[in-house]
Amino acid sequence: MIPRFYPIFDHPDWLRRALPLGVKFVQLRIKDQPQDRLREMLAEGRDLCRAHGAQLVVNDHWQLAIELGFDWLHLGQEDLESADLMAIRGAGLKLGVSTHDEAELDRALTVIPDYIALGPVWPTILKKMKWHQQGVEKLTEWKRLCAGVPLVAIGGLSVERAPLALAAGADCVSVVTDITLNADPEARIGQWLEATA
Ligand SMILES: Cc1ncc(COP(=O)(O)OP(=O)(O)O)c(N)n1
Ligand SMILES: Cc1ncsc1CCOP(=O)(O)O
Ligand SMILES: [Mg+2]
Repeated sequence: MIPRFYPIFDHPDWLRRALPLGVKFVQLRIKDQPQDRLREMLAEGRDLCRAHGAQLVVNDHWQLAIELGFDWLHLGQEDLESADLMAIRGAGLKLGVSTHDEAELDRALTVIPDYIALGPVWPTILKKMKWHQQGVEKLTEWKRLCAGVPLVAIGGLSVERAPLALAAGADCVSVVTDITLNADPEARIGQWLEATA
């Protein structure tokens, strides 16, 4: 089973702030960086997480996840098109997969994922998506359809909404802007840890 709190950050500097507070499962979601810089940032994140006994999930960059000896990778449906699943599994990586509808869920289940993410549960301001909001009830349906695979709720999550998502069936709640845009991210992370303890 994965921890119930799963923040996502775009820079290892965020890990320096979050890990000492007790975050144990975290994603680096880095877009638009040259390959060399990306490698450096991921390696830095890997070392920070190791030092704190936390698990770091690499978003998208499966070749670097293999090269840098990571344990966890997250792929979306489009990422799955080009990823080499044999190489990923051969390297011992655990894999989380995004889903938005039943066809995507069926496809995700065929790769025997280590978690399934459903989103956006609530509207998100992080990125433009063709799904506006899934609604919390869909987590209950997904939990049943996931047949034992841990379910991650993502999209528009906040400290206040996290208990609703967990009560509806999510095993884990994932979040970006409720923390990164907060005036006091450290205090907000503390509230998240309390809400998901
Ligand atoms: C936990 C989690 N859930 C969903 C996503 C989104 O992945 P994807 O659909 O590939 O979109 P990008 O994040 O790559 O823009 C995620 N990263 N993490
Ligand atoms: C990456 C991603 N995938 C589905 S929703 C989402 C964004 C989550 O960000 P926020 O927690 O700020 O809504
Ligand atoms: Mg992706």
